[in-house]
Amino acid sequence: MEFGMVSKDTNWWFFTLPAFLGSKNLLDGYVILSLIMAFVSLSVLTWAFAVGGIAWKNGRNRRGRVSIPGPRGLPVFGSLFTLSRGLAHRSLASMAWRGTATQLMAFSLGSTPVVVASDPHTAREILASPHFADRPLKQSAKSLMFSRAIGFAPNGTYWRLLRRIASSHLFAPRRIAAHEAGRQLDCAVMLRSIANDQTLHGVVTLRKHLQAAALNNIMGSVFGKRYDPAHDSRELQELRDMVREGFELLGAFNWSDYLPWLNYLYDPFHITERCEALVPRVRKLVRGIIEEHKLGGSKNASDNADFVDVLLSLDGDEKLHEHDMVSVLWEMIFRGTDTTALLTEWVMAELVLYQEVQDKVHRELQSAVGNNSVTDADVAKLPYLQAVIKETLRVHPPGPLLSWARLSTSDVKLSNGMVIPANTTAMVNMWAITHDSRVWEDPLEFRPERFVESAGGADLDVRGSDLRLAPFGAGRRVCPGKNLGLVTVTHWVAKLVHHCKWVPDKANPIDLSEVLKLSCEMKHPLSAVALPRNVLF
Ligand code: HEM
Repeated sequence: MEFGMVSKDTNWWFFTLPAFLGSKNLLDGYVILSLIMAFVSLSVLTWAFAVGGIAWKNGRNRRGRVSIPGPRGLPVFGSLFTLSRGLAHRSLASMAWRGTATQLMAFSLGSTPVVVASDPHTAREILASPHFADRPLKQSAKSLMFSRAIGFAPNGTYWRLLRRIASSHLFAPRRIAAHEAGRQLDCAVMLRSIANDQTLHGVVTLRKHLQAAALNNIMGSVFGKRYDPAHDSRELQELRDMVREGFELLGAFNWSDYLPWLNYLYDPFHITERCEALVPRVRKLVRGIIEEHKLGGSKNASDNADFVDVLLSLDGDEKLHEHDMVSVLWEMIFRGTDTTALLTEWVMAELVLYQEVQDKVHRELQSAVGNNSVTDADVAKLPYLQAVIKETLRVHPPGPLLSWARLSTSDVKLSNGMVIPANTTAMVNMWAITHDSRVWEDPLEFRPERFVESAGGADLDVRGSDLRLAPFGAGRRVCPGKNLGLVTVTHWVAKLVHHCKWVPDKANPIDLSEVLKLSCEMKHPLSAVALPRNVLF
């Protein structure tokens, strides 16, 4: 078949001759057609010889002792159609398993060469390598100012400074502990609005309550500002709209990230325009809050200070320009709201589905705190609840793939003999690893018991040291918010189960279908009946 293509290809120049000869007798249309055919023929020829697709031409996948296998995809587009729709983590997992390319698979997204690791060993080598400490920058991330925030800033002095500031002032364990009162407050407000919903409608759609609590929680610790829907409805609505728009823009699959020429012809989601419209709104809101802090004059870096105060109190080399502060603060709101809310929704969906697991969590809570209010200190002593959170992270990792790609800054040789060339986008398919029967026994079963002491899984740390389950990534660019995220989600689940028995809503049975946006969420929001238990707030 390849021979057929080659012989067809050798004729392409014939059609372009009139253009080069400058014939006046032939129609312009014919010239254009000839050029198109020449382009198509060249692309087909290049593609036909490139394992991994067009972006892997010239033997890029064969630089090591062992070559990197992978699908060709389509000429010009590579595997863009496979990844642009549906559940990319599942499609890539099937491709890797089918093509025995679990260790590493090469493919093309238009002109971008990509590798994906679907086994823990290769994943560790990539994530831990200093040559993978950069991230590819999407057009929307750049337009939305994220190139000056932690997640997309290139590896270097500025990025290290931001990580240092964030880990000592926002994510340090003593700071997380100091903000417990705020978490308790947000949770109490959430429980009350859930109780109201239940009384009014007989069922609760949990997502909106979780999103509101997550937004207030992050606004509290980052901006020192909590919103009361009754009084601050306009600013709160504006903030919600901005976060939603930002999620859509950053999560949208933008074809011109991979086919740059398309930018001039086709922008179906109007990404550029929408980013341009959003940025001034973000600047206005965040700058307004920074000004309020400056006027308030309370610039200190104590543990219970908010992050704006901390940033304003920095001096010398650590001092950030105001536009960088806006980017950093905007990113925190952005990252902190989505992930915690959607992970809690997945946990609660599994608990409604598996009533026996929910009962076990409740019994554990009762024996630890009785009818008293649950604190962070209590939560840390609940091994079965921790196991439920780990099992949910395994079955539904919130960032299964795309939100945390890395970029190689030089050729990287792996221990299996493969070489990943410089400027390759690298992904780790955490979903494939956590659903691989060679890594996990009965991977499709939701079984928290695998993480309890008697099963030997209690010590598995999900924060990046064991790549069999690393939903927060690993290495230098591991999620800095992992402790805050885990404390918040565990606290919420404990309170939700302690206060209510959650049973299925018969009109809307639980559906665990996924939708992959910026994170992987439940396609159909969880709806359940929350039967109150008698406990203290
Ligand atoms: C359930 C909660 C969360 C999950 C599952 C999660 C997951 C992730 C993942 C997978 C990465 C990429 C890591 C890598 O490349 O190795 C990441 C990065 C990041 N996350 Fe989280 N995250 C969560 C909560 C948070 C929270 C609460 C914040 C902040 C308020 C946050 C801030 C960040 C930032 C700033 C980065 C970029 C780090 C860098 O590039 O240096 N995350 N997160």
